[in-house]
Amino acid sequence: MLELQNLSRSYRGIPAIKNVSFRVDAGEIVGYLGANGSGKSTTVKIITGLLHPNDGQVLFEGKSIREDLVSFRAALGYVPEEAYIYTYLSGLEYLQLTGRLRGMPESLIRKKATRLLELLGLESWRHSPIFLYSKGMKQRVLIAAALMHDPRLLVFDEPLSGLDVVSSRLFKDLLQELAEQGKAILYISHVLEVVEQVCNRVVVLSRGNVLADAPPSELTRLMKLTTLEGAFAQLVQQQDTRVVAHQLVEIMKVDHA
Ligand SMILES: Nc1ncnc2c1ncn2[C@@H]1O[C@H](COP(=O)(O)OP(=O)(O)OP(=O)(O)O)[C@@H](O)[C@H]1O
Repeated sequence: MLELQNLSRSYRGIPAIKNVSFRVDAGEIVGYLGANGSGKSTTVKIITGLLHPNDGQVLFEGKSIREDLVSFRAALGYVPEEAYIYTYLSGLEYLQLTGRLRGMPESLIRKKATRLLELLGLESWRHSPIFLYSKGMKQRVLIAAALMHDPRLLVFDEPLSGLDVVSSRLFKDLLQELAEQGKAILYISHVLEVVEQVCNRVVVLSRGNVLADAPPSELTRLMKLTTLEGAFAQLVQQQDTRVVAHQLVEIMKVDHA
């Protein structure tokens, strides 16, 4: 369904991603992992059409997304990492605006928006301005907004940030249900335990290069490790965090001995 072909992008001559290729098929949940600054957001901006690649292309159902960005966006549901949301609107108004921008009929907008807010536990807040919402509540509004138009492809960028235990569990179940309905899902997250539980495949990015593209269980098996977190740390050669933590505390104590 979604296919990234040899995407490269530099900022002022410095490469952010290099030859990134992978696909997300219908019914699949693909995790996109990488350390801070490895190029995940750059890739997502290219997929959502916000940024042009210097090289390569993004295909959706076999066609370049650039050929018809409007139809592609109609098939895309995107939950951004940061909630750049119109906070003076209420949750209901925000969903209504989203539905109108998607060209949905008013009666359907009202019905879907009300029900989605109810199911996400925001019913009693639906008329309150979003600036009164907590981080997790804003996140739930963004998730509802991404579902309004029944997209075929969903891109979730760190969707668990701010969600409490119950909402996180609901979200994991939602991902599975969406995949069962044949949606293609790209899931960007640093929460590797969840990625390991929900993703069919993970693509690991390091300094702009794809290092691995495999099911989590295969990665851990091949690397003779028990968790995805261990495999990830070894793949991207992360520093020994215990040593660094010790050094941080040592430097903190200087002059206070
Ligand atoms: N607008 C920009 N101008 C210059 N450099 C940029 C810009 N955006 C990103 N970069 C650089 O490109 C590289 C990849 O950044 P990107 O934001 O894609 O990484 P990321 O994997 O999403 O990181 P994080 O996990 O911290 O969100 C980094 O070195 C970053 O400094």
